[in-house]
Amino acid sequence: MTDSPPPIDPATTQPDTAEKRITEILRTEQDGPGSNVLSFASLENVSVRNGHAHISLVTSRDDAPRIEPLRPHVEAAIAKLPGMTGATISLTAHRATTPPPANAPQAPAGAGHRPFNLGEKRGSASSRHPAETLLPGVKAVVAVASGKGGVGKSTTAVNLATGLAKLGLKTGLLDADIYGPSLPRMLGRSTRPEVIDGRIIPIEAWGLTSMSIGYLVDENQAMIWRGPMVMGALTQFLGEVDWGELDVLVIDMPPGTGDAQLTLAQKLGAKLARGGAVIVSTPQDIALLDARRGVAMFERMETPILGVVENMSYFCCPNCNHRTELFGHGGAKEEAERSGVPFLGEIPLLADIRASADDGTPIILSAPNSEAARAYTALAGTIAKALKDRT
Ligand SMILES: Nc1ncnc2c1ncn2[C@@H]1O[C@H](COP(=O)(O)OP(=O)(O)OP(=O)(O)O)[C@@H](O)[C@H]1O
Repeated sequence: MTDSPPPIDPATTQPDTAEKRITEILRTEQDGPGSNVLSFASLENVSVRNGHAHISLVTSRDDAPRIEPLRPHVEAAIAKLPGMTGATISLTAHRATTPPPANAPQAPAGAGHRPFNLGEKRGSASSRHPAETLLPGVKAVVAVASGKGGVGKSTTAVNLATGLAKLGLKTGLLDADIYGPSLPRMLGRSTRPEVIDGRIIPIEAWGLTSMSIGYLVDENQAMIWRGPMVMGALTQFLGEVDWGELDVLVIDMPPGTGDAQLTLAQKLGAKLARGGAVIVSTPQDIALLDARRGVAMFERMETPILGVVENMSYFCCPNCNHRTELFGHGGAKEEAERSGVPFLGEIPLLADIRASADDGTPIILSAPNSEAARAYTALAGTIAKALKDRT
């Protein structure tokens, strides 16, 4: 056996510190060369609760027996980490890595169908899917982004995508907001995607094909994922989902302007060049400042900016029609002008927009004659025109 990894400081029960050390142990050779757990399995999840680590590994049926003898050593090594009391490793075995013998009985009809699990293939998702092979049937990508969370990016992405589909464009919607997946709720779907012949089948909803991490893991699980796991999941969504032929894939980007956003923009460079970025902001100064960062990031990546949308722009009282500008008004338009990018319009703050999202039907469909639906329809029309001009 090799030595345990170096001790960690007393703040060991912090999930990310402990998780890092646990991952190091999984990578450590246990019984001679080639005996580290992660050479036989991919890591699906690590969580630490009250000092006990729960580790989920995904492996093949062939490799599972190789992990079994290593499991007690690894669990014991993890339990020795300061602040830890024990560890449980659960293994999920999915598919044989070797082809069945020629005389093996035929698989029953439908055996190619099975539920999808993240990280089930060997090797990193990025190495399996170089950027130029991603989204082969997709003509253009529209990234809906915001400098900060909570400004209504997902609501805008869902209604924009539905609006584009209503206009007759074959449209997909990808929820890349790994830490806060809201698509299943907003589309009213919770089905687990299936894999058919190695391709992940997206979930149909409201005339769209859609994919979200929320269809696969519960929200709290994704919250503790580290950067590489997030990028691995996103790359699987771009490289292994059977999006088919799409005029446009709308991507609900993670909020902010960090590594995940940059990497996505890099990977999707060519498809984004035929679409572009829509930046969502509220009229508040702080949101506008972040929106400016968003514009700057996409400009650095040479992604075309389709424009800026002002969400929660004004509140229109449903009883007396009085218009109140709760967060100020017009800031996003000024910001767009200052940055030299188009202003795409204002979406009012309306309780019905939230209620519709919570009910799982985009308001553009549930109340097509509402002020909100008109605003989203106008937005979809502007984007459809921009896409037509680009392709
Ligand atoms: N124009 C609007 N009027 C009323 N409620 C809205 C409006 N836009 C969004 N909301 C509500 O605000 C909340 C946040 O919206 P949403 O999830 O779309 O934001 P987000 O920017 O994607 O957030 P996050 O980055 O945290 O995922 C939701 O409850 C949504 O229903």
